[in-house]
Amino acid sequence: MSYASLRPPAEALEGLTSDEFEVVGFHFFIDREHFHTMDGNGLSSDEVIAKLIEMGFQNSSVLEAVKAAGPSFDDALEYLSNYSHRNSRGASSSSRCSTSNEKNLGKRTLSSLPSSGQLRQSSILDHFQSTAGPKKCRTGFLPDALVPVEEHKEDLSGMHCNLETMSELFPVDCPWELDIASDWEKKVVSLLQKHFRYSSLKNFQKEALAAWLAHQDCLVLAATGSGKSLCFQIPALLTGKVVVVISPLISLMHDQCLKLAKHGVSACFLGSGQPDSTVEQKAMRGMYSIVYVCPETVLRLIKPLQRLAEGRGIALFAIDEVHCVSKWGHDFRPDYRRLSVLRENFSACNLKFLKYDIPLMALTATATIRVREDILKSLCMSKETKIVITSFFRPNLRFSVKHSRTSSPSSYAKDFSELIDIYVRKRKTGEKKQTIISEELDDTSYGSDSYEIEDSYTGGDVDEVDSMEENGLTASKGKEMSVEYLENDVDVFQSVDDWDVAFGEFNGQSSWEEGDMRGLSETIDPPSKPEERLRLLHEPLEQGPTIIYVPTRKETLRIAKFLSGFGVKAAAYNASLPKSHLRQVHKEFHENTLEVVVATIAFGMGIDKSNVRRIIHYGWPQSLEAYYQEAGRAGRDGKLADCTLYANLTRVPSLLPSKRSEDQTKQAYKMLSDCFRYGMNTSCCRAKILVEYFGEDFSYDACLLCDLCTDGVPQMQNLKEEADLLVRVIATNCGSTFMDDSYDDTTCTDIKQRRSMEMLNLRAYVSKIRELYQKFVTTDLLWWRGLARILEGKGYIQEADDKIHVQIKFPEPTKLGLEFLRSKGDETFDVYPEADMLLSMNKCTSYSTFTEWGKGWADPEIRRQRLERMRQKPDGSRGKQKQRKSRASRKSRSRKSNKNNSDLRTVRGRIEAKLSKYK
Ligand SMILES: Nc1ncnc2c1ncn2[C@@H]1O[C@H](COP(=O)(O)OP(=O)(O)OP(=O)(O)O)[C@@H](O)[C@H]1O
Ligand SMILES: [Mg+2]
Repeated sequence: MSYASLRPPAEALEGLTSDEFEVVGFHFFIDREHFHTMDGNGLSSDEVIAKLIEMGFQNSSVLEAVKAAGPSFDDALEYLSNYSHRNSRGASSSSRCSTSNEKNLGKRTLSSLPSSGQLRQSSILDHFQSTAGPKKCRTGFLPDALVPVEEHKEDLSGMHCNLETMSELFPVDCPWELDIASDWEKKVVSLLQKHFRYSSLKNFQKEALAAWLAHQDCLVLAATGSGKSLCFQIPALLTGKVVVVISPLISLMHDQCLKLAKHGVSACFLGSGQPDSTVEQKAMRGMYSIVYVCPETVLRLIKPLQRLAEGRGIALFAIDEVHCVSKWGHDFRPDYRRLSVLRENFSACNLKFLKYDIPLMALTATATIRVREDILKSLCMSKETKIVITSFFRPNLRFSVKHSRTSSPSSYAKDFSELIDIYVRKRKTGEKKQTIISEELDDTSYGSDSYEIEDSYTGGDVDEVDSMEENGLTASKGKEMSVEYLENDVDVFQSVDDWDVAFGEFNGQSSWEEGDMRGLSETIDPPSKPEERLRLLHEPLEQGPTIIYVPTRKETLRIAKFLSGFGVKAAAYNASLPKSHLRQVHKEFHENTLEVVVATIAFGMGIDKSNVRRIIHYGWPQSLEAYYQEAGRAGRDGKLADCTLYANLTRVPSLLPSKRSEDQTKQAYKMLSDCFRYGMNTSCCRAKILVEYFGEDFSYDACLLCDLCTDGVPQMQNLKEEADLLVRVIATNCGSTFMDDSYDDTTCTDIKQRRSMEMLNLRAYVSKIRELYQKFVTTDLLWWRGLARILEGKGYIQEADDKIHVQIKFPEPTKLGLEFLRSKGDETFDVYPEADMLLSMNKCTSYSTFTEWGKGWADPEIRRQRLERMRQKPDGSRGKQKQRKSRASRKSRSRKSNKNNSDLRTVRGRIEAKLSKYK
């Protein structure tokens, strides 16, 4: 039995090229070779199911066939074939009956359609069907019809599917709007149930569709995982026209095409990542209902797309992840800005055959108010653009922030011990060993904070790669996977080619997630009521994979190796790794074979796997947008999931290297600064900060789940004396003019000029305070840094430098600050100490005057003053004596540091020995 016997009859294919021939009956393009290799190849039942669905069989029939005939491809096909023959007569007559009963095809009811066992009607057959009579086409709603191929053979004879005849085949003035406007919701629900097994549309999806039906442009702002894709997929199903989706990542396009194919919707993606060069021509002929393109490609295809609009018709241009348009957002992509050409080239005034402008639908989960404005402007969206906003709140996500050095095996051991326990315990029944692992990992008190990994640790890469391969996790070998192979590089989201290279060779070898098979049952409504969220507090996390996001490529490998060393099924993922490896990771992740993916941002946007239980950010993200976007991969099934940020709270984060203009650099610093403040916050619900960042009024008091909601806020402290002192020292240094009543922050330009001459950094002010006030001599810069941020937040000081700094660096007083200084009385200054202040308070460091003296030399201003003082001393000999002493003490410090290094080496040896015990 060959699959060829299930193809449409030869007459039906007359006039088609061989490529077109392939498309008929197959929603997702599969080539011949692919089929040959499948025969008797021992595919898993999931793969057999996926292949049969790709061939065009109904989900339910395929499942039944596999159940009845077993997981053999040939047997299942045989079964389906018999089934098809058994049912085709009945189906066909039922279909005919419905056609004759209804005035036109558009009125065909779902229940009257043949259901299972047959090849679904492909997109090209939709067209053929539509040519059965011009009236039928005019009333649209065709792609939903399930009509056996045989039915159409008379319609097809003599047909030549080429661009010239397209406009005749698909008259563009189809009044489908009239037909579907009346009861479109009902029709959508039946489409939803049939294709996606969802029971209803969500409110925001309805709003977006209503806007599209009214030919309006629409900006959809909805939380990650809320179901934005459906807003642009439904129009294709509803009208039979093509929907063009602009998407930034090939991996994302590819994932969506596979999903659509499984749901019986023909789709393709174009761009340099598309391995089959004929797909583009076919797409431009209208052979796919949904065409995914990257912005670069759509700009190149304007003319063919205009022809497509005239032929089959374009229902909608959807611009997914539209925040990429704005340089005020994260992931800015210059080519997204050029998408404004869509409005001009697909408007009714430029294309005479159009009655209305082809609507634009822009969608994102992470756009601040500024970014939204920029999107509307940059894309030249109409003034009547409908803005559909849902809450950005993800009530089932549990956010927390933890302090970690995040840079060495000692921190890995401390931070990932729980994760290792969870996954290893799950697999091995020997509880005893797991307990030992936890204990050993917890025993990191000796792990020096300043312990630095040396290259030699990762030197034995081949061995380590082997250990990963033993776990079946690595597709690459030897040098390719070694840490040295990679620079300590970051994945910067800039060019689509990075991603194309990484994903271009996916050939649609899909596998099904269990959730897909079970449809709705996998997804639950997230807990919106407070009492439901409170109940979650006592529930353990369900099983599911983890994604660890790290800033550098090198770190993906280090951590993946570390985890797999303990038996966790972990893999690294970054754009520079071999394609085969990335494909493997994607596949295993979706098949639930992998437990942990350690990734850069390359594994971010659009990853739609329902049961991701933990998102760990290991190191500062570059913006809250990126953070929320990546955290949004968790808990898409509506169940409880953890989003933990491990960051070094004692260090101010820096920007990762990337090509940026001056403006972009400023914006990047601003975004990083917001992210830093999110980590430092100790007093406000984390979910509230996140959603308010996107301009939403958080309607709940608190999320009830985040670390601050559950652990509580620190005790408030009255820091009046310290605040007063810091503002005073700053104001005094900045000059008497600042103390003048008439001083205005913004208008005094001469003062601003003077300011730059007098600018001292925060460190210098803290040194001054320590030098001048015995009481504060042992205080820590870390603590003052926190206070300076609080004062800045209250508007008492501001940044004097033109540059934007992540943490206020060159403070100067504001008018409000000066009023604060002048205020007398017993007013208190009650504040919650921020994370760095708490860390500093918990640290029992005593600051010797010598240390302070040494630190002071690092500050140019203090150095200048001290040298000045020394020069003024009558007897230079004491100065020389001091210099000699200081040289001696430097030597002794260097000896000490050598000793510390050797201690560290011993420590590392001990850690390695411990780790090796469990490999
Ligand atoms: N009407 C619906 N009813 C039930 N589930 C739905 C509905 N619409 C979408 N979903 C579910 O939502 C999941 C996420 O959808 P989708 O990938 O479109 O999210 P998204 O909003 O685009 O997220 P992201 O911003 O992360 O890309 C889908 O896998 C699907 O299971
Ligand atoms: Mg999406």
